[in-house]
Amino acid sequence: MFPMGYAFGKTSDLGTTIASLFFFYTIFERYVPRRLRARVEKYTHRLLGFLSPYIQIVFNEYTGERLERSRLYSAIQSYLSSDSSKQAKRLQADTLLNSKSIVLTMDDYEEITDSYQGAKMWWVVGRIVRNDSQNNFYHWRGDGERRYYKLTFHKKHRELVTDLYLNHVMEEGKKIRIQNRQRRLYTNNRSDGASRYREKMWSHVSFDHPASFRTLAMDPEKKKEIVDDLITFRESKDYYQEIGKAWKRGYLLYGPPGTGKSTMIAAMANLLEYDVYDLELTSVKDNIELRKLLIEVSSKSIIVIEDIDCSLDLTGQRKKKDEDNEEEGDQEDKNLKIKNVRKEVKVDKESKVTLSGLLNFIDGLWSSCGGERLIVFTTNYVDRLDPALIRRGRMDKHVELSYCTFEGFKVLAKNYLRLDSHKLFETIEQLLSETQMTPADVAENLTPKNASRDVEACLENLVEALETAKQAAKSKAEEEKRKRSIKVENKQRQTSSKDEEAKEELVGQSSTLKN
Ligand SMILES: Nc1ncnc2c1ncn2[C@@H]1O[C@H](COP(=O)(O)OP(=O)(O)OP(=O)(O)O)[C@@H](O)[C@H]1O
Ligand SMILES: [Mg+2]
Repeated sequence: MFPMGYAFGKTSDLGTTIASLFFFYTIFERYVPRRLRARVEKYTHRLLGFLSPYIQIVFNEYTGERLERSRLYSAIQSYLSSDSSKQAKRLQADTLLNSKSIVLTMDDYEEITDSYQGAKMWWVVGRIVRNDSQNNFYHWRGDGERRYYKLTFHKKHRELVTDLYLNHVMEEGKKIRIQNRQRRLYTNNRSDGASRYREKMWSHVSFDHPASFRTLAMDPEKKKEIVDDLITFRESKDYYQEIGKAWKRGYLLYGPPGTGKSTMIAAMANLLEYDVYDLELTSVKDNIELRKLLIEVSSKSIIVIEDIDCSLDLTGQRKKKDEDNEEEGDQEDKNLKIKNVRKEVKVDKESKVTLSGLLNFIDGLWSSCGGERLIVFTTNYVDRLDPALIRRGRMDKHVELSYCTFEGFKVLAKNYLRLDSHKLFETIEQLLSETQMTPADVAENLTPKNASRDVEACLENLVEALETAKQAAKSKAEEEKRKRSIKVENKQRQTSSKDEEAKEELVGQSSTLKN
């Protein structure tokens, strides 16, 4: 056989020796059983270890007494994934736990190189085969194998590796993992009072809301300011550390229903690549439970409390306002009040979360466990909130989302109809300046109602809806004016009749005195 002959020393030519080694290696890899292969490898490495100036570190996939998957191993896997796909010849394709995309990792015994501050590192992934059928863990995994990464580097780089390189791998790996992970939308479970063992505080689903700041209809300058603020926050780990403040930021989004508050939260989560924790305060039993929920929130997340004015009993302040509104008889307010009252009943009966409990939740000591969090409140009525709750430092940024402007309309026209300009735009601009319509209503009117997606028909729809809204607002204003003048007239009549009565009484008293 050709290579065997060369290998047994018939010639000392270097090329043929390499060919022979390659041949043996192929035989070794293909025909030697895995277990034996691993053993040979082990002893060869041990022998070489005595002679070599290189240091090796092994990172096992499962660690600790409970054999949990090592975070460091996962971080290395993510860190090496991009180099693996470029350098390794044998790769494994997989979707890692909670990952939204395919991750390529190097196959067993593949080697790739990395360089850090001029130092060269070698990474190999290996596998230990166990025939431990008694061991429940391996039995459960069903493969009886444990993987590990082995890092090799020259001993002169020992300090560089232990002090800097490993941290760098961990940080970068985490970043890549976060970029690739499937983000989640959490909601808190209703407490049934009993604290069951391993009761889950939060349930989750995958978060893939398509909202983005690009498609959000609002004033472009305001939009840019918010995007800049969010990005600055995300990049400011060191800054928060320096000034000694917990790495979190509060946002208060307020405005009428349908102006994009919830949509903006989804856009924020997509921009920052954070998870969303939608906290339903009415399902939280008391302040202690609120604290427990907070502890379970991971970093890189947005904690949302929607309709904060309805979720918490802010005592007399709101009740007084409700009474005021009753007098005004505003239909929109009445609708909102129904929403509030429904929640209030629940809160009064079930939840004992107090304002001070919520304030502690936002910026008490507990809130500093785990950084990089946004807390977002939404409300339709900003003036109903206790000033303590929304003061700067707690709610750092107050954002008003309001009725649709022409700038907002242009964003919606682009999103819904792929339209930058049209002859009806001028009319729409005029009408939007004369009446109030929420972006939700504008969007609904721009949505094509049939398969032909007739742009002209959609814009005409909107013009008609705006004109109807303008007319309705005019009639409402006239009706209110009429009601007010009737009220004034009634008051004047009551006063004048009281004056008459008083006059008559005076006349009566003076005539009695004369007599
Ligand atoms: N500013 C906006 N830009 C783009 N779309 C919007 C905007 N505002 C509302 N919409 C559209 O209207 C729908 C309702 O908006 P959203 O739920 O964000 O309103 P909201 O302000 O949270 O209302 P509520 O106070 O009732 O909770 C969204 O699905 C979105 O399609
Ligand atoms: Mg909403």
